[in-house]
Amino acid sequence: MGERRRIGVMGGTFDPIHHGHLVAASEVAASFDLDEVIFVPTGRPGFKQDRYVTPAEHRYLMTVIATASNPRFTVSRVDIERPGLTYTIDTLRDLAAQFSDADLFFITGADALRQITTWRNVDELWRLAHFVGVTRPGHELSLDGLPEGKVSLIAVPAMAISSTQVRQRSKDLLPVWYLVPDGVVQYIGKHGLYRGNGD
Ligand SMILES: Nc1ncnc2c1ncn2[C@@H]1O[C@H](COP(=O)(O)OP(=O)(O)OP(=O)(O)O)[C@@H](O)[C@H]1O
Ligand SMILES: O=C(O)c1ccc[n+]([C@@H]2O[C@H](COP(=O)([O-])O)[C@@H](O)[C@H]2O)c1
Repeated sequence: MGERRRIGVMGGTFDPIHHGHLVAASEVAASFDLDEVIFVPTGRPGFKQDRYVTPAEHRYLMTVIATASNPRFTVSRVDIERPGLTYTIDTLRDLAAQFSDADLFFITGADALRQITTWRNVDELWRLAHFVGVTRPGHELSLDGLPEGKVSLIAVPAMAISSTQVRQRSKDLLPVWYLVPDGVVQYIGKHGLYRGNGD
């Protein structure tokens, strides 16, 4: 039997994807010797029901555009094609079935990691993947309250970028060049995203 593949999974709303996401994925891929990183845009995130979220097809296509030039980056539609709200337990069950020859590494920023013990079926999550928490400006990265051996922490170059900031800048007609990949700037302009809806 050959060696098991090592696959990173980066889940996110990606509304829109920005260089903070891409640097985090690239750094974890290098540190953990990953063969591939799969970006998984959420369908309808159950935990962001308080705000307008751009339709999944736009978020998916921006993620494809942003990752297209990296041969190790791919994008999965599992979350956007599953009906109902998106939970990581379903993402990991689907990917574990699809990639039964691989070990999965789920990548999260420090802010998401701090919430993880509140996620649905958290005990099963630890069995399906190893978790990798990455530094994010303005958020403390800590293993407090997390089970031993299930989570690793790594420092990545600080990118003080959020999707919220990109949406707000677009709405305010400020440039978003260099915060997101060029193709994503053009996609936002072409489809008139973030001109006034939601935050
Ligand atoms: N600048 C960043 N540095 C490191 N990790 C990040 C960064 N931005 C987002 N992440 C991580 O990427 C994942 C997906 O994040 P998400 O798509 O919600 O982006 P966001 O910028 O936090 O969005 P929003 O501002 O809309 O909440 C999460 O695990 C998050 O912690
Ligand atoms: O499964 C859950 O209960 C859960 C709750 C909050 C967030 N998540 C996942 O965390 C990832 C980042 O979410 P977000 O809100 O930072 O875009 C994304 O893959 C979500 O599906 C998952």
